[in-house]
Amino acid sequence: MTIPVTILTGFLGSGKTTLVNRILREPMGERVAVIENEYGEVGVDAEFLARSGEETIIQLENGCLCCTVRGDLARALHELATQARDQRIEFDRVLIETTGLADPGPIIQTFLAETAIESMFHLDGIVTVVDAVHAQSQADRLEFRAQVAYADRIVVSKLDLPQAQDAAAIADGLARWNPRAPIQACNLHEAQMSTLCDHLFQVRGFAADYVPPEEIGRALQGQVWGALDGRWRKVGAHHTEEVNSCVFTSQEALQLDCLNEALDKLIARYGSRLWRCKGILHAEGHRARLILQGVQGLIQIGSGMMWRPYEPRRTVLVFIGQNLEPELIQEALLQCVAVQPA
Ligand SMILES: Nc1nc2c(ncn2[C@@H]2O[C@H](COP(=O)(O)OP(=O)(O)OP(=O)(O)O)[C@@H](O)[C@H]2O)c(=O)[nH]1
Repeated sequence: MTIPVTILTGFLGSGKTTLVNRILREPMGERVAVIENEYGEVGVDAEFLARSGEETIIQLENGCLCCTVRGDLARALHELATQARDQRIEFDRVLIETTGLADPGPIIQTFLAETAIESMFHLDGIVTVVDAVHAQSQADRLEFRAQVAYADRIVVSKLDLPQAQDAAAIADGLARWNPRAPIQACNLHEAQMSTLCDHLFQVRGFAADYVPPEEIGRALQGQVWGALDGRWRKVGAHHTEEVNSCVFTSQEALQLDCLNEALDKLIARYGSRLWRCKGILHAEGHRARLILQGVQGLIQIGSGMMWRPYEPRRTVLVFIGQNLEPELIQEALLQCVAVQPA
């Protein structure tokens, strides 16, 4: 059994530390180890392991997780695992708090690419905290959009403050960059922890065997996406030049070889601009759904649950990134729709 890891991201001052402190104080039955990455503060040796009461906190040296200290992250996780194996510490989950300017992409890649990590930990989900007061002004920043785009779950903080924007308007705005992540808006100082933890944990955002199709379905049926009547949707009204997202859907089976080739070409074309792709595949010759998980240049296709007899088989793929070309992606994937016998 591997240990779940949650990556906590969010713009400067959004409320990440407030949330971590609440989780540590009211852990809801899970013992949580925290890896902190404070940029610009006095660095603490990466090997240093501080314990305070029941908590396990590792601070990574000065530097941003997404660029300079990725190796340290792997080492910190390894250190945690070793100490757990030697029964020096006990924990059920690891929470990694990134700096407010971190791009979650490379951090997620560290997980997916490092086999040493994979044998001990699995990525449960990316949680992004968004500040209800400053979301609008921060939305110009690429870091903010990337943090929103990668999220499996979003927490909107500071809803109690008089300057906070309306929760529905914030949700509408965030859907530009992420149509799939469920959102919970609250006052982080007072939110009920059981509700919050239900929202944040056991996300299975990167599970190879299961992606709840309802999750994507809900996004598709929401305001932004309209009805599921076509194969392809771009977030029309909210489209921005820089960060965009789009969804490909098909009732007909796709040919897997063709799809692999198409994805290779898309990766070659967009590289690290293709931040996240995720979805379920109805593939020719497969009786189970396939699950596609991608972060930047890494894409994995794994086996999912069997299609139930009454369940309409379909492909739903979400792509999120910078300056993607929806028509081109659509065209590439449409080529992979298996030809029906006459
Ligand atoms: N009223 C109110 N204040 C909040 C809420 N969430 C966070 N704050 C306050 O916002 C300020 C920043 O919160 P932090 O938790 O330090 O934010 P952070 O994301 O860790 O900040 P950085 O480490 O700089 O990126 C603190 O003064 C918190 O008390 C909330 O829901 N309501």
